[in-house]
Order: sequence, then structure tokens, then C-alpha cells
Amino acid sequence: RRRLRRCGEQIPGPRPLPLIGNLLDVGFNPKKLFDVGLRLQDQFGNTIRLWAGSFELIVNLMDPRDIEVLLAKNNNLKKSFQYDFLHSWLGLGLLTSTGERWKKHRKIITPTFHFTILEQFVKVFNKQGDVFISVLQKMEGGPPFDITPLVDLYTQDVICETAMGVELHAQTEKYASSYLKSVRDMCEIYVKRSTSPWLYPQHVYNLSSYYRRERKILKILHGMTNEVIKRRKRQLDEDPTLLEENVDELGRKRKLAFLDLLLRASRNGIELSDEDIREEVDTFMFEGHDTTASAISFALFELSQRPDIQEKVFNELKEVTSDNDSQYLSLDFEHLNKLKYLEQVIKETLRLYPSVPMFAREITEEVRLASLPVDIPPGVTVTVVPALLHRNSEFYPDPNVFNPDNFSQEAASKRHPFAYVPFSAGSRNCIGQKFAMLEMKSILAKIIWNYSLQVDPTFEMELIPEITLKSNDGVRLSVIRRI
Ligand code: HEM
Repeated sequence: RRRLRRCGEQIPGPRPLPLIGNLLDVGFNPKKLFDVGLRLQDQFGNTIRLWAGSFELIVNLMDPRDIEVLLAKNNNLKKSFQYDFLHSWLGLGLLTSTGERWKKHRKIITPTFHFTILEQFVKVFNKQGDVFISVLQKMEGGPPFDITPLVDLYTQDVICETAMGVELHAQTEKYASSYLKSVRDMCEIYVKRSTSPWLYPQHVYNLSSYYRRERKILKILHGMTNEVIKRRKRQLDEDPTLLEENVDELGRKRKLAFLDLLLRASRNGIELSDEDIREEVDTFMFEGHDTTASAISFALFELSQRPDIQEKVFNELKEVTSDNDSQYLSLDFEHLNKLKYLEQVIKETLRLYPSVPMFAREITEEVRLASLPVDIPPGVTVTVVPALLHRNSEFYPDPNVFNPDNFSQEAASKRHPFAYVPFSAGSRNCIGQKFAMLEMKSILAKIIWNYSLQVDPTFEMELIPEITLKSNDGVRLSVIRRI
């Protein structure tokens, strides 16, 4: 404890109070967390110390050199204790687990994001994107509306059909929205607990109204994932050839998608219990849809403000798909890889609105910071805050202005590589980042191909850093048909 105290004293941060630490500085309103972060960064710089209560030392890193030290060495892979609050929902899935269990599961799951599988998934992105466009048609030419619920349903359909092999029809049938509402509620409870140190001890939390709400929400969340697993198992029982790794038309060994691979591994004697599988499915259902939904919605928001950027995206689409004039623009893997300007738009979106605004590790092996002559001892929580790092004017001129040119090859090559970490970095980086980029490109391309987006002048964005970054009132815009 003395080492923690000494470390805390060496790092700038607001003065802590007895028992509550810096609780009052951070505040109790999750909607204000983003503004609080900006204010603290202004006052204390890029490395900030906070105390959660008297004993939990949290060091927030926003200097790329420190972030490199933490992430590139791969010796501090343990998630911080705040991730334990997700165990009741996500168990010990890839996001929340640690040590040998994490290593084993990461090794099993990594091949399911091989590019040959991603190539197959592009067909699903197209199919579900076409459903999205047909739903959007109903809004054509009408008044501004919130597009985020439609985007959420699209990404939910995509993750279910690609990773789980189950067609959900979330976009066209209403029942799936109770899962999405429960995800939001669960994220809200998580943030509340993380910013309320008196709710950290499980026995105290169990007495709270949040815990009672959580129990009800978990029934819906786990009910959904159990149903998905049950449906896929039924399909596999009916057609066992689905689990065979046969050879495709180009002579390549066909790879299995996520859930099939887990089910086959457990049938072939690799130790994966039904519970292990459910926890991974819960993790991928959540991480695989909520993150991309945020990014797509924020991209649409920024594009609605910038007709000039929409035009550039549209022109690039015309170039890349010179013979494609149908309403349902169909983009294959090669097309998507050629959409370099759209990629810059998405990267810039993730700069201003990183879907995961903050992530954290518990230090297990002492780390010497690069920005300050300070050693961080084991036991300290260290956070990386892309939401603040990415808005630092030291690395981005006009940091609050949406400018895809920040990701031209030239601009990106001049920046410190760890000044941009929307997918984290090192061996615990985002396993789904290539999947995410293809999915986001595919749907944004379809939308811009069909519609010009128009801003709602009355709409004001208020950011809330939940587990994923959200806009409090969604994203309001209107859509006008192009062709
Ligand atoms: C715009 C989209 C996405 C962003 C910005 C994003 C960002 C991130 C970040 C920052 C992390 C590290 C989190 C931490 O250390 O706590 C992460 C981890 C993870 N992501 Fe993503 N993600 C995205 C999409 C996806 C998708 C589509 C999937 C699945 C298909 C996915 C699955 C995961 C998983 C399983 C982990 C945990 C990896 C591990 O610890 O080994 N993500 N993601």
C-alpha cells in the first residue's frame, strides 16, 4: 500500500479526499464523464492519477509513449477489476478472462477471423445491407428520424448470421429488440457500478436495486444467447456435414465460423464446457454488434453534416464499381479493400468516436512510464482513454473537426503509432477489427450509394461513455434518394 501511495504522489491529479478519494472530481453522472475527462486533461496533462476510494489507484494514460510501453510489451495482459463486474453477463469470455484460459481461448478462436472466412462473410454483409436499405426506404424523403435503432438491428443480424450461423431477422421481426434494450440497460448499470466504489464489494452490490434489475436483464440476455446456441446445434444435428472442413472451389480448406468451431472443438474432446461456449457467445454477440453499431451511427452523423465528404465517398464508389448501377450495390471482398477514402472516413470516425472509449489493465509486472520518471507497481489499474487521446491537439490539428485527411498515408505516417488505438494494440487487441472494418465499409457504401444524408439542424449530440460510446439521443438525420 505504501508503494501505491508513493506512486500516486508522483503523478499529477486532483487532490483526493479521505475515504472517497477523487469521487467528487469524477462525479456521479455518466453523461458528464467525457467533459470531466477533457477538463482533467486540460488541468493535469496526459498522465492523470485518480483514487477510487482510499485504496484503488487508477492511472489514466493519454500519452502515446506510455500507451506503447503498456500495450506493446505484452507482459501486462490482465484486465482490471472493473471487468469483474461483467462476469455475471459475459462470464470468462475472451474480453474478461485472463492468464492461461484467455490464451487457450484466443488460440482456438483466432482462425475464425481468417481472411478466407471474412471473404464468405462479405456475402452476408451484402444480404443484410440490402434488408437495411429496404427498411430505410420507408424513411425516404420524410422528416428527420433517429437512425441508430435500425443500425443496431442490422449489426445484430450480421453478427448472428456470420459468427453464429443463425439467421435472426432482427431487422424485419420485432422480437429481437428486447435483447438490444437489455444490452443498453446492462451497460448503464455497469457504468453506475464502476463509478460508485461503495458498490464494488459483491455483498454490498447484492443488496442494491441495481443487482435486482441486473438479475432480470440477465434472463433476457442469456435467454437470447442460449436460444441462438440451441438453434445452431439443432441445425448441426440435422446436417452434420456443416462441421466438415471440406475444400472450396479454389481448393482451399474451408474454415469454420466462430460458433461452429467452438462446438466442433468441444465435440472433438478439446475442453470447452457448454458454459464456456455460452460465455464466448455472449461476449461476441455483444462486442461483435454494439461496437460496430456505434461507429456506423457516428459515421452517418458526421457524413450528414458534410455533403462534400459524402460526394467524395460516392465518387470513389463509382470508380471502384464502374459497372454497378443497381440499387442494391453489391460489393465483394476486393471492392471493399479498394475503398481507401471510405476507410479514412471510418478511421476518422473512430478517432472522434472510439466505440470503446476506455479500456484498462491491472498491472501485474512493474512498468516504467515513458512520460514521467515513475514506476507503476503491481496492483494499480491503468487505463487507456482513446476518447481523450484521439482529441489531443498535439497529434491532431483541429482535433474536434471531422477530417478524413487525418488518415491520408502521409498524415498517418508522421504520427506516433500509439496516438491512435481504437482497437487497442498488442496481443490483447481487438480480434474482430478486420471483420468490423469490412462490415462498416459495406453498409456505409450501400447507404451513400442510395441516399444523400441531410443534417437535422435541431439535433445536438451528447456523448455518453457507456462500455461503448453512445449518443444520448441517437443520431437524427433525413435521407433523400440519389438514384
Ligand atoms: C468498430 C468496431 C470495434 C471496435 C472499435 C473494437 C474495439 C475493441 C477494443 C478497444 C478492444 C480491447 C478492449 C479491452 O482491452 O478491454 C476490443 C477487444 C475485443 N473485441 Fe473489438 N472492437 C470492434 C469490433 C469488434 C467485433 C466486430 C468483434 C467480434 C466479431 C469484436 C470482438 C472483440 C473481442 C472478443 C475482444 C476481446 C479480445 C481479447 O481480449 O482477446 N470487436 N475491441
